[in-house]
Order: sequence, then structure tokens, then C-alpha cells
Amino acid sequence: MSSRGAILGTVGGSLPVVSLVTCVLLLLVVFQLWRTWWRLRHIPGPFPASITNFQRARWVTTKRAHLILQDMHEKYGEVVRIGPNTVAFSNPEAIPTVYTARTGFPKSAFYATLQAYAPKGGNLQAIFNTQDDDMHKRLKTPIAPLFTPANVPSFEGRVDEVLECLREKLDEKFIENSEVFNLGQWLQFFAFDVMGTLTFSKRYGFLETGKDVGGMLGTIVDFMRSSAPLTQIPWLDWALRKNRIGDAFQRRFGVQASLGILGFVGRAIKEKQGTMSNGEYKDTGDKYGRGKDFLTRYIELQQNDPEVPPWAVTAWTFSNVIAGSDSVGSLMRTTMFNLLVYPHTLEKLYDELRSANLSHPFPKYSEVRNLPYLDACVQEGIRMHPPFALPFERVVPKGGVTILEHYLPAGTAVGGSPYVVNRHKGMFGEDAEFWRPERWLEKDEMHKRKLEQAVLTFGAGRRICLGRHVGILEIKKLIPFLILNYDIRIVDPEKFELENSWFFFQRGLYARIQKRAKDAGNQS
Ligand code: HEM
Repeated sequence: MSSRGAILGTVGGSLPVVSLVTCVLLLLVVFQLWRTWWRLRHIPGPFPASITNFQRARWVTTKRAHLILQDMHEKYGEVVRIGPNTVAFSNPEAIPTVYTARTGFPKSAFYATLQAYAPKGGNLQAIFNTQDDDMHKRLKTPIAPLFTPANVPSFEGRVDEVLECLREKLDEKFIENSEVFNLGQWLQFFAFDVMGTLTFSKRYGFLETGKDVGGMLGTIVDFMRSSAPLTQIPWLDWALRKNRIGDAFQRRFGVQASLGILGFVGRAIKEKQGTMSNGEYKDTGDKYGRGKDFLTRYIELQQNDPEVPPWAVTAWTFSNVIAGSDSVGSLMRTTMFNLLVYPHTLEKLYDELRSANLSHPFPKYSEVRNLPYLDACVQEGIRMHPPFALPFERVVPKGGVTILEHYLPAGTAVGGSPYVVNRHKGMFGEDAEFWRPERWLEKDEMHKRKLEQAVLTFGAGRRICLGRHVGILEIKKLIPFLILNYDIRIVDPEKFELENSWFFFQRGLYARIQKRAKDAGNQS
């Protein structure tokens, strides 16, 4: 008898061996599941979430993860286990603990899934998606001064240029015949063309053509739709997309949308570097008093500082395109939608704007930035519909942390969904689900600051949105312009639809517009 046969013989043939191996494997699986469950067993949540991430990935595929998460908090409390190693909170009191101003509480692997991949260079780290604190500092420090409240008004002339284009198109296409049109889409075109102008000195052409030129908007939707479920199971992203074989497959079948955006950014950089090196580009300013665009400033920063890696220009520009266009468009739509659906708030805002003696047709930022009711409407829009709406995950550092009386060991991923946190009734009131700009004005300035700090739409702490002042400038320029110049009526508000694919997309804000009488824009 061979030695193998002898071994089999000792356990009575091959079948029992197979059974034994199966039993051992099963025991190992059970042990592993038990260990996984055990680690955060003190955090309440649905049982499947304590042993697998597939449940929360499934929530994301429904495109209504924000509502499911809200239900989970309703059922299990303010701190809920949503994955084997992941915990979500709903009370804004946890914000300063999780989103600290110092390093050491890094972003989780959620963000790696949002990094574009190239087989030669690996993942492209951008400011908003890098998990590495040092890399973040290297990327952010050189460009942060461009985004300060003091510098942001230098971009105003470029916004006026795009407002002019929007005005022309609205007047030309939709005034005469009272046509019903997709106002939401035009606001998105506006937001993208503003970011194109701010970044490249060029509109993408959305407003000119009334179309998604080059399919860029669709590309972003595709990228987010394919990435959003994977943010919940990052190793799957790595296995499917972030390796040479997966990448080749994605390229072959044209499903890696981030490459389309990167390709666009790459071409724009090359073109600009060309015009800068052959002396064609002159920063002379123009009738709008515009200064240099972002890309020119990025290229100069990179050229003047040997510490800055050459690929930083792509990373910075990619951030502008991905983080700074759809987000602003979303907030514009939310604010307009709610003003139209709650006409008494629109009237109140109209009265404030008329009394303010604003420049016509485009109010100056200095004239509108501190108008109280306009500010309340913008803050309420920011609160109601955060353009990024899955929990912003961070990794608990060594020593663990306690949030809302729950201890989380080191290595736990923890985050708040801005949609859920922004609707916390204890902070924002029993009517937190509803549009009510007055909540920002009814107490003193300290209360207003407290509410602002409780809103998670821009993130918080060290990784708070760098471009928020740019976005607010755009919104505070656009809304008064629209309201003072046009009488806008919403059509079929129930056609307004939401899709949460990490980017919180909106569709179908239909309206009719008419021009207001010339003297209606100003009371004085
Ligand atoms: C006004 C609408 C905007 C909203 C709601 C928004 C929201 C956000 C959020 C939530 C984050 C941080 C996410 C996290 O913690 O994971 C973020 C980061 C960032 N945003 Fe925005 N954003 C907006 C506009 C912009 C604009 C206009 C720009 C650029 C011009 C921009 C550039 C950035 C950058 C560079 C970061 C990374 C900051 C860092 O990690 O240090 N954003 N944004």
C-alpha cells in the first residue's frame, strides 16, 4: 500500500477526509465571523452589518442609502454599526471628535475607490481623496491661499462672464414662448461652465449648446454610479479595478469613467502649458477685471516650487473638476427648488433683494454676501441637500476614541452622513426635515454659528472643503440675479427626483420663466 493510501486508510477512505476538511473550514469561517462580530459587539445595528459589508453596499445600490441610514438611526440610536468595522453617527455633537483639526484621524479606504487609476502611476491622489496626511499637506499647502475668503472675490469677474451667457440663453430660448424647460439642468450647465471658466479660462460650452458637451456630465454620473457601492467594500474595488488586469478590462469595455475626466484634464493642461510657454497667454485682465485662472496659478506654483511634484497640477485640476462643479450645481438647484415650492420664502427674499439697491443685472458679491435672508436661504439649501451624501469615513487612531458615549477601538472606520446629521432634530428643531430659512435668523449670532458648525455638508476639521467660499460666491451671485430678473414658476414639483450615488444627483426641476418688468428689480 502506498503511503497516501495508508493515510486515507487510517481515516476510512477519501469521503471522511473531505468531510473533515469541510468541517474545519466551516469552523474557521464561523470563528472568523465571530471574531468580526465580537470586535464592535457593543455597538447596536442590524446583524448582517456586523459580519459583512455587502449589506451597506446593497443600501448604496438602491440609490437611497441616506434614507436607509436615517431609518437605521431611528431604530438603533445615534451610533450605529453599519459594517463589520464601520460605525455611523447622527448627532452633530460628534463632529469635533471625528473631524479634528490635527492630523492622525485619516480618511478611510472609502476614498481610495474615488482615486483614478493608471497602470503606470497607480492611484492618482487628489487633495480630497488622499488618505495620507503627509501627501494631503504637500498638496494642500501651496494652493490653500487661493481659496481664502479674502482671495475668492478675485474670481467674481469670471462668474459675471458666465452669468452674462446664462442671461443671453434664457432670454433667447425660454422667455418669448413661456416654454417649460429643465431649469435644474441649466443650473448645472451654469455651475460647470463657471468652473471651466475659473479653472481653464474657457467655458465647456454647456450653456452655448444647451447640451452635455462631450458627455462629461454623463461621465461623472457613470463614475459615481460605478464607484459608490465599491466605496463600501474597498478591497473589491482593488480587485476589480485597481490592478493591471482589471484596468485593462475596464479600458477595453470603456467603463472606467474617471479616465475620461482625466483625459479631459490632461488635454487642458497640455494646451495651457503650450500657450504659456510660447508666450501667447497674457494675464492682462479684461472688462470684468478677471485675474489668472486656477490652472495658470497651479502651473506657476508648480514651476516655482521644486518641492511640488509635476503631477500635482493634474491632481489639483482634477479636484476642481470633480469636487467643484456638480456640488455647486446641486446647491443652486436645491435652493431654487425650495424657494419655488415655498413661495412665501421666495417673496421674502425678493423683497430683501429689491430693498438692497443692488447692481443690475448682476449684483456684486460685496452687495449680497451679508444679506441676512439670502444667507439664511443659502444656509438652509446647504443643510437640506448635501451634494455628497454617504458617511464621510475616518479611521480611529491608536488608543481609540469615545463618541456619544460609545467607545470605538483603534482602526474602526467612523463617519457621519451629512444628510442624516443635518436633520438632527435636537440641533435643528422638530421641523428639521423641512425648508425653513427662518431657523437661521431666529436667535443670536452665536446660535447661528452653532448651527453652521453642526452642518456637515462641507465636511469639517482638517479636511473641510477647500472650495466652499468659491461655491458660496457663485450661489450668492446666481440666486439674486435669477430672482430679480425673472418671474419663475415651477412645473410639476413631483418630477424632481433624487439619486444618491455618493454624489447626490437631482433630476427634473421643470419651470417656466418670464422677464420681470425693468423697474421691478429695485425698490429704491
Ligand atoms: C459649494 C459646494 C461644495 C460642496 C457641498 C463641497 C463639499 C465638499 C466636501 C463634503 C468635502 C470633504 C469631504 C470629506 O470629508 O470627505 C470637500 C472637499 C474638498 N472640496 Fe468641496 N465642495 C463644494 C465646492 C467645492 C469647490 C467649488 C471646490 C474647488 C474649486 C472644491 C474643492 C474641494 C477640495 C480641494 C476638497 C478637499 C479638501 C481637503 O481634503 O483638504 N469644493 N468638498
